[in-house]
Amino acid sequence: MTAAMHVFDNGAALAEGLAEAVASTLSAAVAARGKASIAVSGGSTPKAFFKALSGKAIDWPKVTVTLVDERFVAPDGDRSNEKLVRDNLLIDAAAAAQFEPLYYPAATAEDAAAAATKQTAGTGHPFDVVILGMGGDGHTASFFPGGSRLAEALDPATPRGVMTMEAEGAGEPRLTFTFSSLQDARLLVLHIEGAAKKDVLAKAEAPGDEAEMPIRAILHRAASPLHIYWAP
Ligand SMILES: O=C(O)[C@H](O)[C@@H](O)[C@H](O)[C@H](O)COP(=O)(O)O
Repeated sequence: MTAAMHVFDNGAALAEGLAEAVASTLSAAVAARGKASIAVSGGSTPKAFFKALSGKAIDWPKVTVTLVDERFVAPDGDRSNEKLVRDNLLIDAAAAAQFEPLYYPAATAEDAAAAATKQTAGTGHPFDVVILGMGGDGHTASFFPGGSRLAEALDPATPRGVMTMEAEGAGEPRLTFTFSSLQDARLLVLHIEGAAKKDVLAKAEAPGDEAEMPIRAILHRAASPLHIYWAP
């Protein structure tokens, strides 16, 4: 499926443009179904978008925010995506949103993934909004090249839910929604910035194995149209 490219002059313009599109989608979901859900990625790219979205006039108490993926670290640590979201998105008007974490203080990442799957079972199916990022190695979510359970994570037959992933480039053990959980979002977005990420995208769009660049699974076989938001 051909992706729709949304190109902006700079990161600030992209943040506002993406926040507007997401706010519109979430408000439409609340109007149609009485609730809305959004799964966001961590990393360094989304901060300005989070802050732009946090001030939007949405019926936030009816919106559930969760994460596309998480590092298996406590939510007060600097590597925590939950901390990133609490500090940059769940502020201002968006402080009234519901939040469903993926990290749970379990003995193992597997136990935390099982808890996250149970706790998020009523959210999504499909998500109203999914915001994906992409690493320089072509990973998205925690679908890393060489990942311990990559084939299972990308398998369309794998049930929706949260699973563990370990990989050389991932740092801590990861908790990630499966491909099947993310790929049919009503608004499916890939948010990347900079020339280097644009080059990575071009390589990923060329024919090649998903195992080499897992973002290819989203680019080539997501059920929903993909909206790529990019600024220099
Ligand atoms: O937990 C994470 O790190 C993210 O979910 C991950 O998938 C991220 O989107 C990419 O690594 C891009 O990260 P940057 O925005 O920092 O380049």
